[in-house]
Amino acid sequence: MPFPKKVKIVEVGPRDGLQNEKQIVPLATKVELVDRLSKAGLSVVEAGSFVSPKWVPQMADSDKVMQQIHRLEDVSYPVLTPNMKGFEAAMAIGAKEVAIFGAASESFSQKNINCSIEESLARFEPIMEAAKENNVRVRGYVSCVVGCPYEGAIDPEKVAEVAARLYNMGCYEISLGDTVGVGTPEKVKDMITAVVQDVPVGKLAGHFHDTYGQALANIYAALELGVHVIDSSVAGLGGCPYAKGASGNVATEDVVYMLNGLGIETGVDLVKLCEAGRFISQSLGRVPASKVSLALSAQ
Ligand SMILES: CC(C)(COP(=O)([O-])OP(=O)([O-])OC[C@H]1O[C@@H](n2cnc3c(N)ncnc32)[C@H](O)[C@@H]1OP(=O)([O-])[O-])[C@@H](O)C(=O)NCCC(=O)NCCSC(=O)C[C@@](C)(O)CC(=O)[O-]
Repeated sequence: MPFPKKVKIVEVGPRDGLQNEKQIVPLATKVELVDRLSKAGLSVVEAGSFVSPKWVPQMADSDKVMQQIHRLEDVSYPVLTPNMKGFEAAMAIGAKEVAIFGAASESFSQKNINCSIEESLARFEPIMEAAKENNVRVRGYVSCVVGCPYEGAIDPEKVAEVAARLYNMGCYEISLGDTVGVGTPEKVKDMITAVVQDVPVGKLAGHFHDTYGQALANIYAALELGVHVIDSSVAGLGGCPYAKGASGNVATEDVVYMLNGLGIETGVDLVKLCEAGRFISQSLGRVPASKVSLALSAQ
Protein backbone atom coordinates (compact mmCIF):
# COMPACT_ATOMS: atom_id res chain seq x y z
CA MET A 1 0.00 0.00 0.00
CA PRO A 2 1.42 3.50 -0.82
CA PHE A 3 2.24 5.72 2.15
CA PRO A 4 -0.49 8.14 3.20
CA LYS A 5 0.05 11.74 1.96
CA LYS A 6 -0.92 13.16 5.32
CA VAL A 7 -0.49 11.87 8.87
CA LYS A 8 -2.33 13.16 11.94
CA ILE A 9 -0.10 13.26 14.98
CA VAL A 10 -1.81 12.90 18.34
CA GLU A 11 0.47 14.57 20.86
CA VAL A 12 0.21 12.71 24.16
CA GLY A 13 3.13 14.35 26.03
CA PRO A 14 1.12 16.42 28.52
CA ARG A 15 -0.79 13.26 29.57
CA ASP A 16 1.06 10.02 28.78
CA GLY A 17 4.35 11.90 28.97
CA LEU A 18 3.90 13.58 32.31
CA GLN A 19 1.72 11.05 34.16
CA ASN A 20 4.72 9.01 35.24
CA GLU A 21 6.83 11.92 36.57
CA LYS A 22 7.47 11.48 40.29
CA GLN A 23 7.80 15.20 41.08
CA ILE A 24 4.58 17.11 40.60
CA VAL A 25 5.02 19.38 37.58
CA PRO A 26 3.74 22.90 38.33
CA LEU A 27 0.37 23.74 36.81
CA ALA A 28 1.79 26.75 34.92
CA THR A 29 4.38 24.49 33.25
CA LYS A 30 1.70 22.02 32.12
CA VAL A 31 -0.40 24.86 30.72
CA GLU A 32 2.55 26.39 28.88
CA LEU A 33 3.50 22.99 27.46
CA VAL A 34 0.01 22.39 26.03
CA ASP A 35 -0.09 25.93 24.57
CA ARG A 36 3.36 25.62 22.99
CA LEU A 37 2.35 22.29 21.40
CA SER A 38 -0.87 23.64 19.92
CA LYS A 39 1.01 26.67 18.58
CA ALA A 40 3.53 24.30 16.95
CA GLY A 41 0.71 23.08 14.70
CA LEU A 42 -0.37 19.88 16.43
CA SER A 43 -4.10 19.43 15.84
CA VAL A 44 -4.61 17.06 18.78
CA VAL A 45 -2.97 17.63 22.16
CA GLU A 46 -4.04 15.20 24.89
CA ALA A 47 -4.16 17.56 27.83
CA GLY A 48 -4.79 15.42 30.90
CA SER A 49 -6.58 12.64 32.62
CA PHE A 50 -9.63 12.46 34.87
CA VAL A 51 -8.55 9.40 36.82
CA SER A 52 -8.24 8.83 40.55
CA PRO A 53 -5.64 11.23 42.04
CA LYS A 54 -4.68 8.41 44.43
CA TRP A 55 -3.69 6.27 41.43
CA VAL A 56 -2.03 8.97 39.32
CA PRO A 57 -1.28 12.05 41.47
CA GLN A 58 0.43 13.91 38.60
CA MET A 59 -2.90 14.25 36.74
CA ALA A 60 -4.85 15.61 39.75
CA ASP A 61 -4.93 19.14 38.31
CA SER A 62 -6.12 18.23 34.80
CA ASP A 63 -9.30 20.26 35.36
CA LYS A 64 -7.20 23.37 36.03
CA VAL A 65 -4.98 22.65 33.01
CA MET A 66 -8.09 22.47 30.82
CA GLN A 67 -9.42 25.71 32.33
CA GLN A 68 -6.18 27.64 31.87
CA ILE A 69 -4.94 26.58 28.44
CA HIS A 70 -5.59 28.83 25.48
CA ARG A 71 -7.85 26.55 23.43
CA LEU A 72 -7.34 27.06 19.71
CA GLU A 73 -10.45 26.50 17.60
CA ASP A 74 -9.00 23.92 15.24
CA VAL A 75 -7.22 21.94 17.97
CA SER A 76 -8.72 19.08 19.95
CA TYR A 77 -7.73 18.62 23.61
CA PRO A 78 -8.87 15.11 24.64
CA VAL A 79 -8.70 13.88 28.22
CA LEU A 80 -8.78 10.35 29.60
CA THR A 81 -11.95 9.24 31.37
CA PRO A 82 -11.96 5.69 32.80
CA ASN A 83 -15.49 5.86 34.25
CA MET A 84 -18.55 8.10 34.62
CA LYS A 85 -16.97 10.04 37.48
CA GLY A 86 -14.11 11.02 35.19
CA PHE A 87 -16.47 11.73 32.31
CA GLU A 88 -18.65 14.04 34.42
CA ALA A 89 -15.58 15.93 35.63
CA ALA A 90 -14.45 16.29 32.02
CA MET A 91 -17.85 17.64 31.03
CA ALA A 92 -17.76 20.15 33.89
CA ILE A 93 -14.73 21.84 32.33
CA GLY A 94 -16.10 21.72 28.79
CA ALA A 95 -14.06 18.89 27.25
CA LYS A 96 -15.14 18.23 23.68
CA GLU A 97 -13.29 14.94 23.33
CA VAL A 98 -12.50 12.15 25.78
CA ALA A 99 -10.64 8.87 25.61
CA ILE A 100 -11.56 5.56 27.20
CA PHE A 101 -8.81 3.03 27.76
CA GLY A 102 -8.94 -0.72 27.80
CA ALA A 103 -6.36 -3.45 27.37
CA ALA A 104 -5.78 -6.68 25.49
CA SER A 105 -4.26 -8.20 28.64
CA GLU A 106 -6.34 -9.21 31.68
CA SER A 107 -3.46 -8.65 34.11
CA PHE A 108 -2.71 -5.17 32.77
CA SER A 109 -6.39 -4.25 32.94
CA GLN A 110 -6.47 -5.25 36.61
CA LYS A 111 -3.27 -3.36 37.46
CA ASN A 112 -4.16 -0.25 35.47
CA ILE A 113 -7.86 0.26 36.06
CA ASN A 114 -8.65 -2.31 38.77
CA CYS A 115 -11.10 -4.40 36.77
CA SER A 116 -11.29 -7.13 34.12
CA ILE A 117 -11.44 -6.36 30.40
CA GLU A 118 -15.13 -7.27 30.36
CA GLU A 119 -15.87 -5.05 33.38
CA SER A 120 -13.99 -2.17 31.76
CA LEU A 121 -16.07 -2.46 28.59
CA ALA A 122 -19.24 -2.43 30.70
CA ARG A 123 -17.97 0.74 32.45
CA PHE A 124 -17.42 2.38 29.08
CA GLU A 125 -21.00 1.82 27.86
CA PRO A 126 -22.58 4.65 29.90
CA ILE A 127 -19.71 6.94 28.90
CA MET A 128 -20.49 6.26 25.24
CA GLU A 129 -24.17 7.00 25.82
CA ALA A 130 -23.48 10.22 27.72
CA ALA A 131 -20.90 11.28 25.14
CA LYS A 132 -23.46 10.87 22.37
CA GLU A 133 -25.97 13.00 24.28
CA ASN A 134 -23.31 15.67 24.88
CA ASN A 135 -21.96 15.59 21.32
CA VAL A 136 -18.52 14.57 22.59
CA ARG A 137 -16.12 12.48 20.52
CA VAL A 138 -14.65 9.38 22.14
CA ARG A 139 -11.31 7.84 21.29
CA GLY A 140 -10.57 4.28 22.41
CA TYR A 141 -7.20 2.95 23.53
CA VAL A 142 -6.14 -0.67 23.63
CA SER A 143 -3.01 -1.24 25.73
CA CYS A 144 -0.54 -4.13 25.48
CA VAL A 145 -1.21 -4.79 21.81
CA VAL A 146 2.04 -6.71 21.32
CA GLY A 147 3.22 -7.59 24.80
CA CYS A 148 2.25 -7.18 28.43
CA PRO A 149 4.60 -6.56 31.38
CA TYR A 150 2.76 -9.30 33.33
CA GLU A 151 1.71 -11.85 30.68
CA GLY A 152 4.35 -11.57 27.94
CA ALA A 153 3.27 -11.95 24.31
CA ILE A 154 -0.33 -11.04 23.49
CA ASP A 155 -2.39 -12.82 20.85
CA PRO A 156 -3.26 -10.45 17.94
CA GLU A 157 -6.78 -11.97 17.93
CA LYS A 158 -7.34 -10.68 21.46
CA VAL A 159 -6.25 -7.20 20.38
CA ALA A 160 -8.64 -7.39 17.41
CA GLU A 161 -11.48 -8.46 19.71
CA VAL A 162 -11.05 -5.56 22.16
CA ALA A 163 -10.44 -3.03 19.36
CA ALA A 164 -13.63 -4.17 17.60
CA ARG A 165 -15.67 -3.93 20.82
CA LEU A 166 -14.50 -0.33 21.33
CA TYR A 167 -15.10 0.56 17.69
CA ASN A 168 -18.56 -1.01 17.65
CA MET A 169 -19.40 0.91 20.82
CA GLY A 170 -18.88 4.13 18.87
CA CYS A 171 -15.25 5.17 19.35
CA TYR A 172 -14.29 7.23 16.30
CA GLU A 173 -10.66 6.08 16.47
CA ILE A 174 -8.86 3.16 18.10
CA SER A 175 -5.32 3.74 19.29
CA LEU A 176 -3.25 0.55 19.46
CA GLY A 177 -0.76 0.89 22.30
CA ASP A 178 2.52 -0.96 22.50
CA THR A 179 2.60 0.03 26.15
CA VAL A 180 5.95 -1.54 26.97
CA GLY A 181 7.60 -0.94 23.59
CA VAL A 182 8.45 -4.59 22.99
CA GLY A 183 7.07 -4.68 19.44
CA THR A 184 9.14 -5.20 16.32
CA PRO A 185 7.90 -4.38 12.79
CA GLU A 186 6.72 -7.86 11.74
CA LYS A 187 4.90 -8.42 15.03
CA VAL A 188 3.26 -5.03 14.68
CA LYS A 189 2.19 -5.89 11.14
CA ASP A 190 0.71 -9.22 12.29
CA MET A 191 -1.24 -7.43 15.00
CA ILE A 192 -2.55 -4.68 12.66
CA THR A 193 -3.43 -7.28 10.03
CA ALA A 194 -5.59 -9.06 12.63
CA VAL A 195 -7.25 -5.82 13.78
CA VAL A 196 -8.16 -4.62 10.26
CA GLN A 197 -10.34 -7.71 9.82
CA ASP A 198 -12.74 -5.98 12.23
CA VAL A 199 -11.87 -2.26 12.23
CA PRO A 200 -11.15 -0.18 9.09
CA VAL A 201 -7.48 0.79 8.89
CA GLY A 202 -8.49 4.46 8.52
CA LYS A 203 -9.90 4.32 12.06
CA LEU A 204 -6.69 3.07 13.67
CA ALA A 205 -3.83 4.92 15.35
CA GLY A 206 -0.40 3.58 16.27
CA HIS A 207 0.86 4.33 19.79
CA PHE A 208 4.42 3.16 20.24
CA HIS A 209 6.72 3.39 23.22
CA ASP A 210 10.44 3.35 22.48
CA THR A 211 11.68 1.11 25.29
CA TYR A 212 13.67 -1.12 22.93
CA GLY A 213 14.38 1.56 20.30
CA GLN A 214 11.86 0.06 17.86
CA ALA A 215 9.23 2.77 17.77
CA LEU A 216 10.17 4.49 14.47
CA ALA A 217 10.55 1.14 12.73
CA ASN A 218 7.15 0.11 14.07
CA ILE A 219 5.59 3.36 12.87
CA TYR A 220 7.09 2.78 9.42
CA ALA A 221 5.53 -0.71 9.41
CA ALA A 222 2.15 0.72 10.45
CA LEU A 223 2.33 3.37 7.70
CA GLU A 224 3.03 0.63 5.17
CA LEU A 225 -0.27 -0.97 6.16
CA GLY A 226 -2.14 2.33 5.70
CA VAL A 227 -2.32 3.62 9.30
CA HIS A 228 -2.28 7.42 9.14
CA VAL A 229 -2.67 8.48 12.76
CA ILE A 230 0.35 8.30 15.05
CA ASP A 231 0.53 9.07 18.78
CA SER A 232 3.78 10.51 20.10
CA SER A 233 5.14 12.52 22.96
CA VAL A 234 7.26 15.66 22.72
CA ALA A 235 10.85 15.12 23.91
CA GLY A 236 10.04 11.41 24.25
CA LEU A 237 8.46 12.00 27.64
CA GLY A 238 6.62 9.19 29.26
CA GLY A 239 6.15 5.74 30.58
CA CYS A 240 3.19 4.12 32.19
CA PRO A 241 2.74 4.03 35.98
CA TYR A 242 1.43 0.43 35.66
CA ALA A 243 4.09 -0.87 33.26
CA LYS A 244 7.41 -0.93 35.12
CA GLY A 245 10.39 -0.24 32.90
CA ALA A 246 8.32 1.17 30.02
CA SER A 247 10.18 4.16 28.67
CA GLY A 248 8.74 7.17 26.94
CA ASN A 249 6.57 7.29 23.87
CA VAL A 250 8.37 7.82 20.61
CA ALA A 251 9.49 11.47 20.47
CA THR A 252 7.21 13.67 18.35
CA GLU A 253 10.26 15.51 16.97
CA ASP A 254 11.66 12.22 15.62
CA VAL A 255 8.32 11.23 14.09
CA VAL A 256 7.91 14.63 12.38
CA TYR A 257 11.48 14.47 11.04
CA MET A 258 10.90 10.99 9.60
CA LEU A 259 7.56 11.95 8.07
CA ASN A 260 9.06 15.14 6.59
CA GLY A 261 11.75 12.95 5.03
CA LEU A 262 9.08 10.68 3.55
CA GLY A 263 7.28 13.70 2.08
CA ILE A 264 4.29 13.13 4.36
CA GLU A 265 2.48 16.23 5.56
CA THR A 266 1.86 16.74 9.29
CA GLY A 267 1.22 20.48 9.63
CA VAL A 268 3.75 20.58 12.48
CA ASP A 269 6.47 23.25 12.72
CA LEU A 270 9.56 21.25 13.75
CA VAL A 271 11.43 24.29 15.14
CA LYS A 272 8.55 25.30 17.42
CA LEU A 273 8.05 21.66 18.40
CA CYS A 274 11.73 21.33 19.42
CA GLU A 275 11.41 24.54 21.45
CA ALA A 276 8.42 23.02 23.28
CA GLY A 277 10.46 19.87 23.92
CA ARG A 278 13.41 21.84 25.27
CA PHE A 279 11.06 23.90 27.45
CA ILE A 280 9.56 20.86 29.19
CA SER A 281 12.88 19.01 29.39
CA GLN A 282 14.56 22.00 31.07
CA SER A 283 11.63 22.23 33.49
CA LEU A 284 12.18 18.55 34.36
CA GLY A 285 15.95 19.04 34.62
CA ARG A 286 17.00 16.82 31.71
CA VAL A 287 17.77 16.88 28.01
CA PRO A 288 15.11 15.85 25.48
CA ALA A 289 15.00 12.13 24.66
CA SER A 290 14.70 13.05 20.98
CA LYS A 291 17.67 12.46 18.72
CA VAL A 292 16.34 15.02 16.24
CA SER A 293 16.06 17.68 18.92
CA LEU A 294 19.61 16.98 20.14
CA ALA A 295 20.99 17.00 16.58
CA LEU A 296 19.28 20.29 15.73
CA SER A 297 20.47 21.94 18.97
CA ALA A 298 24.05 20.87 18.21
CA GLN A 299 24.04 22.71 14.84
C1 LIG B 1 -10.13 3.54 37.09
C2 LIG B 1 -9.91 3.79 38.55
C3 LIG B 1 -10.52 5.14 38.97
C4 LIG B 1 -10.65 2.68 39.34
O1 LIG B 1 -10.24 2.74 40.67
P1 LIG B 1 -11.06 2.04 41.82
O2 LIG B 1 -10.29 2.21 43.12
O3 LIG B 1 -11.43 0.65 41.41
O4 LIG B 1 -12.37 2.97 41.81
P2 LIG B 1 -13.62 3.06 42.71
O5 LIG B 1 -14.78 3.35 41.81
O6 LIG B 1 -13.72 1.88 43.65
O7 LIG B 1 -13.33 4.36 43.59
C5 LIG B 1 -12.28 4.43 44.55
C6 LIG B 1 -11.97 5.88 44.83
O8 LIG B 1 -11.49 6.53 43.65
C7 LIG B 1 -12.33 7.64 43.32
N1 LIG B 1 -12.45 7.73 41.86
C8 LIG B 1 -12.95 6.77 41.05
N2 LIG B 1 -12.92 7.21 39.78
C9 LIG B 1 -12.41 8.45 39.81
C10 LIG B 1 -12.14 9.40 38.80
N3 LIG B 1 -12.40 9.16 37.52
N4 LIG B 1 -11.60 10.58 39.16
C11 LIG B 1 -11.33 10.83 40.46
N5 LIG B 1 -11.56 9.97 41.46
C12 LIG B 1 -12.11 8.79 41.13
C13 LIG B 1 -13.65 7.34 44.00
O9 LIG B 1 -14.38 8.52 44.21
C14 LIG B 1 -13.17 6.70 45.29
O10 LIG B 1 -12.69 7.72 46.14
P3 LIG B 1 -12.72 7.57 47.75
O11 LIG B 1 -14.19 7.34 48.07
O12 LIG B 1 -11.88 6.39 48.08
O13 LIG B 1 -12.16 8.86 48.24
C15 LIG B 1 -8.43 3.75 38.95
O14 LIG B 1 -7.95 2.45 38.72
C16 LIG B 1 -7.57 4.72 38.20
O15 LIG B 1 -7.74 5.94 38.32
N6 LIG B 1 -6.59 4.22 37.45
C17 LIG B 1 -5.68 5.12 36.73
C18 LIG B 1 -5.19 4.44 35.53
C19 LIG B 1 -4.32 5.36 34.71
O16 LIG B 1 -4.53 6.56 34.65
N7 LIG B 1 -3.33 4.75 34.04
C20 LIG B 1 -2.51 5.43 33.13
C21 LIG B 1 -3.24 5.76 31.86
S1 LIG B 1 -3.42 4.36 30.73
C22 LIG B 1 -1.99 4.41 29.83
O17 LIG B 1 -1.10 5.16 30.12
C23 LIG B 1 -1.89 3.58 28.57
C24 LIG B 1 -2.12 4.39 27.29
C25 LIG B 1 -3.56 4.93 27.23
O18 LIG B 1 -1.28 5.52 27.23
C26 LIG B 1 -1.89 3.52 26.04
C27 LIG B 1 -0.65 2.62 26.13
O19 LIG B 1 0.49 3.12 26.07
O20 LIG B 1 -0.88 1.44 26.30
